Amino acid sequence: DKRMKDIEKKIDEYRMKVKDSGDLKAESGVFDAPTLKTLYTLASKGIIKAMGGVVSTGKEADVFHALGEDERELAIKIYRITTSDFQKMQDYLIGDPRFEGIRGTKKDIVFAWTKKEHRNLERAMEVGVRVPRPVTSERNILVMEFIGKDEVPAPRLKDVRPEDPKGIYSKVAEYMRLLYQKARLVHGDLSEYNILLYEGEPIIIDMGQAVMLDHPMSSEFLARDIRNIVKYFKKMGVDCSEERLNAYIMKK
Ligand SMILES: N#C/C(=C\c1ccncc1)C(=O)NCc1ccccc1
Repeated sequence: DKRMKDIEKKIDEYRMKVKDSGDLKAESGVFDAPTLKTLYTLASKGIIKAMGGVVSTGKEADVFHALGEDERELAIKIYRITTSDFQKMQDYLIGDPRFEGIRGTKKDIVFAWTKKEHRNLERAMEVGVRVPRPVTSERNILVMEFIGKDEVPAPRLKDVRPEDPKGIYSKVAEYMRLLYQKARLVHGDLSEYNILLYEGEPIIIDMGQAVMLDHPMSSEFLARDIRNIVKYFKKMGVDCSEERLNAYIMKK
């Protein structure tokens, strides 16, 4: 619809405004020297006992399985320092009062971004939103609880058909409301791609781009999150609408 098109356009403009000119090279692998050094630091602190295989890969980061203290399963998210779309990151950080004044090299931006995802996960947890529990973050590496079993990650909503879509929808709607009302955060990239389904429960992941309500684009990001969620759950046969979800999230 018209309104959404305007919002999408505005977000793209906002992104294009500072986007790198060159296309991102799909360089493979994140294990450059600084990253290996950081992994070594985490291992020597006993946080990571053994690294496992790749859980998922993206433009900005790769997620690996690992074993931590007491053989606990961990997810290790490693942000690429070279190919990360740091202009987009910088763009999101600029609007965030928590990271005012962050400038400088790609490294600084990626490190601030990693710290931001860690903080956002903590804030989400504090207000009762189910996310992977963050363990620590060091430079471009975020260590968190692994959602899955025996190295097999929980599936993303886009890959499975929930048995109880209505129940999952109401849980996701409640989490969006808690993020907005209590954590003063908008996820900013919420969709069936960033919700895991584990033991019948939805788990929100990828909070790196989440913005505070006073970010200049927070209402556009919220509208897009709402659009994505309603679109998916309508397909699952849930009776929902953007207006009702918006009212539920914003209602005091
Ligand atoms: N966090 C996280 C993720 C999975 C996960 C699984 C099990 N336990 C915790 C997290 C994940 O795939 N995120 C998607 C993604 C985004 C950007 C780059 C790579 C991957």
